[in-house]
Amino acid sequence: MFRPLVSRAFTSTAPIRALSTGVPKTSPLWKLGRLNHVAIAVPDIDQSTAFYRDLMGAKVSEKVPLPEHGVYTVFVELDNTKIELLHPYGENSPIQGFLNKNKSGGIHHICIEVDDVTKAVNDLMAKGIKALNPIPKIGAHGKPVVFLHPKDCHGTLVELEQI
Ligand SMILES: CC[C@H](C(=O)O)C(=O)SCCNC(=O)CCNC(=O)[C@H](O)C(C)(C)COP(=O)(O)OP(=O)(O)OC[C@H]1O[C@@H](n2cnc3c(N)ncnc32)[C@H](O)[C@@H]1OP(=O)(O)O
Ligand SMILES: [Co+2]
Repeated sequence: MFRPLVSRAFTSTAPIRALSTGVPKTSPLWKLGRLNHVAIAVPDIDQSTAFYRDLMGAKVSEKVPLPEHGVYTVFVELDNTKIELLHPYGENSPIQGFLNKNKSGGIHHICIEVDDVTKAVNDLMAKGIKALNPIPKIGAHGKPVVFLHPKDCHGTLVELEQI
């Protein structure tokens, strides 16, 4: 006897699993804030700065060398966040490897503000997330920052900056 080919979904009696309510399971000890910046590694930071300033009409910062981080940075001001243009500074830049793999550049990391970066990184390390610098360093804005390994953040290098 020919049985209509009906997808099991219509015949299954299993209860439709309720979508997770999305209630955060983060620790009440610290809190995520705004997106502070999206960082783009660029092969030519002067050209990229000119693009955002001259073609896009954005306000841009001076090019600032951060030897302790092995980068030059330029911040592009947007209404609700910033773009951080990054170019290697010196021999051991942590972003040289990224540019070797991505010759035209690309999105390198995101930076999220937190109210307490030490509590955040200790809590996340206790949950098995690898911090690239467990001890916060002072970042481009003169605030403590930590970086979380992209392999533990579902493919994105995440920077946390204490506001
Ligand atoms: C702090 C000043 C300023 C600020 O905003 O205040 C800055 O943001 S400075 C930014 C520059 N500093 C950093 O990025 C510090 C943290 N970064 C690192 O330590 C490295 O970049 C690291 C460890 C994330 C990657 O180093 P490296 O490229 O040498 O590692 P691998 O090539 O072995 O990569 C391992 C694995 O990770 C993937 N990967 C690498 N970089 C990224 C990335 N930016 N986003 C996503 N995934 C990344 C890479 O593809 C490898 O994956 P696999 O599948 O194993 O191939
Ligand atoms: Co950054």
